[in-house]
Amino acid sequence: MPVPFSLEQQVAIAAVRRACALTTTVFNKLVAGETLVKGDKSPVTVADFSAQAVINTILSHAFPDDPIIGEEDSADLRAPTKESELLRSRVVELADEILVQPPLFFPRGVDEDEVVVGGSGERPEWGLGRRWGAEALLKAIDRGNYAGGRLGRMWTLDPIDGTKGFLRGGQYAVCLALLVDARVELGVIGCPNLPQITNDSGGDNKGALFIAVRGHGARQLPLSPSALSTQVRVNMPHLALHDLSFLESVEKAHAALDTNARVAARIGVRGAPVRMDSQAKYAALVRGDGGGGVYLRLPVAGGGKGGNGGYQEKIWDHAPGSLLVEEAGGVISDSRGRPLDFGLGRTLGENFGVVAARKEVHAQVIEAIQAVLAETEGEAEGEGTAVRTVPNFWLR
Ligand SMILES: Nc1ncnc2c1ncn2[C@@H]1O[C@H](COP(=O)(O)O)[C@@H](O)[C@H]1OP(=O)(O)O
Ligand SMILES: [Mg+2]
Ligand SMILES: [Mg+2]
Ligand SMILES: [Mg+2]
Repeated sequence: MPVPFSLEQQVAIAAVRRACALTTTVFNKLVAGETLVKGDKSPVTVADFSAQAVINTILSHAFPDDPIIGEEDSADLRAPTKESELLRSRVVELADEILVQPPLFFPRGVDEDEVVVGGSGERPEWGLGRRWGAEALLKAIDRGNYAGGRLGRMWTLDPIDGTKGFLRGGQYAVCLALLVDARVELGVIGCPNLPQITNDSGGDNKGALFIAVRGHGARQLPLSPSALSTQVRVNMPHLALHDLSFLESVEKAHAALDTNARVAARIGVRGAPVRMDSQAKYAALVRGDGGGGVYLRLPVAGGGKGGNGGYQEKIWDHAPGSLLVEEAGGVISDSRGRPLDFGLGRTLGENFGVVAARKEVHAQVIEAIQAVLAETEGEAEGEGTAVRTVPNFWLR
């Protein structure tokens, strides 16, 4: 059976690989280098903008009619200040340095499932092999301004997901997905710091790329392109409840980690949680890394409906990861078991968290979440104090 979206796959892989080469360079030069003053967030800003410029340039040449929902926009690069000018020139230099590299060509073969393997098969008409300069690159960044919606074909991009992880030298991911009528059809996640082999410490093995095509499975390939980069199929392992661990955020502000612990205890999960930044969590989940069999992300308290200080999850933070989970044999939903809705615009709306796991485990986790939240609410009322975690509208 021919694999759908095969050109889109080639373009997305090439774009994510080039962006990852860029973010790795920025990390080595600016974060690990001597130039960084503690607390300085500028490297991630530079990398965010330039990675979005690279990917959007490639997408808009390969698919000029496709809108893009990207995290960043160029406003900060256009301000008439010295600081903005400096930022702009660094972004332009970095993006052009990556785009000017000639298109790579590796002979392509097909694997046993007739999936294209090996080369990235890049083409010059994707905007490669030349420099674009400031105006074109800022325009490319702003191609990411699309509002999203229920109908049509569109891409969604997080040029660096897990900015905190990037700065710590931990996990981060370059994430790209293609949506058609609000359904994720293709997802590509580049993880420059994730070992290709589970539980390996890294070294030469660092840098994994994940790709999922609806109806055609999930695959992993090395992040660095080479003629030998064959894709391997990824299937979520079956793990017994007591053998698994929850995968969760490092940042306390991003997810209610205390609630996670109560949910884990309730269903008999004994393993300590595995904490990791970014959608690398989805990659770890589908491989069963570290016993991780459940990705749980519950909004923290506060901020009214939906909690999380009013924070709404963004579609680029879950679109490719969600397809990866589904194609690797898992289930993903919000904490009430409802499907994530990618057709609401740039956010997932009031989606009440994210739960991903194998089917049997998933159902148990959803049940446990509801029970823990009901319990928490009861305690809060009993104490006569403010509700500590998420209030009862979750249970409706
Ligand atoms: N208050 C928040 N609650 C939940 N997620 C957030 C919040 N603020 C930022 N994020 C986004 O959450 C994701 C990281 O989650 P995690 O901590 O699980 O890795 C990132 O996409 C991050 O944005 P960004 O892409 O800018 O880093
Ligand atoms: Mg993100
Ligand atoms: Mg980001
Ligand atoms: Mg951000």
